[in-house]
Amino acid sequence: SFSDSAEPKKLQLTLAILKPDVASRPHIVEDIHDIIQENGFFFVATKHLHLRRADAEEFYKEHHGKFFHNRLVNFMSSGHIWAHILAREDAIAHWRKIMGPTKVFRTIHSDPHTIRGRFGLTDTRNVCHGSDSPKNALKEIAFFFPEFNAEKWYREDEPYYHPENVSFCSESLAHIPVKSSDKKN
Ligand SMILES: Nc1ccn([C@@H]2O[C@H](COP(=O)(O)OP(=O)(O)OP(=O)(O)O)[C@@H](O)[C@H]2O)c(=O)n1
Ligand SMILES: Nc1ncnc2c1ncn2[C@@H]1O[C@H](COP(=O)(O)OP(=O)(O)O)[C@@H](O)[C@H]1O
Ligand SMILES: [Mg+2]
Repeated sequence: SFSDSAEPKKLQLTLAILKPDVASRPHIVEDIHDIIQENGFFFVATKHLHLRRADAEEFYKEHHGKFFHNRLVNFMSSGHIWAHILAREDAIAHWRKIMGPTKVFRTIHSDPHTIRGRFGLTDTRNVCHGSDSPKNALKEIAFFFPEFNAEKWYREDEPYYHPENVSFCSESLAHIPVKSSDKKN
């Protein structure tokens, strides 16, 4: 049964962002959302938002002092973005793998079929973000989705996320699991 909470946890959560360079191009956003689904990710939650400059500073504070920091936070607060909580086995590594390496001017040669290789503009305007560790994933999810309770999600929702047991809501861009209590016998 899907509701057997004694099952080992299979899904990992990660925070994905579609940055302002692609968020302003709806057909590319659609392509990337399709790539995400084709790669077996579930959309757990989605937001379309515009970061204030101070929020972008906070989000990228680990890069404070680097030569690209100023252009990075200017860019990240220059327009709307998409933030997604994604779930999958090995979600963190797999999302970073299909994004491709950070530096677009190299990636267009080394990994041209990755998301950054296909759609990236420059090393800063490189399409997307992905958490780089489980600890940062939880931190970044909390940054964009303070109302999301990961512990509760693992307890109450994760066991229901099976391909045959979710429906995709294109309005909210989220996979909705069907719980047995919702099912009519
Ligand atoms: N001190 C610097 C400045 C720049 N670069 C590199 O130089 C390249 C081009 O930088 P730049 O021309 O500033 O990029 P832009 O075309 O302005 O695009 P963006 O601001 O989106 O990065 C990038 O690979 C960047 O990583 C670098 O290695 N060291
Ligand atoms: N050398 C660089 N030149 C310009 N922008 C950069 C450079 N390195 C990183 N950035 C920007 O800063 C973001 C954060 O950098 P980093 O965390 O190192 O990469 P990633 O996004 O792949 O985890 C990158 O996605 C990119 O937008
Ligand atoms: Mg990073």
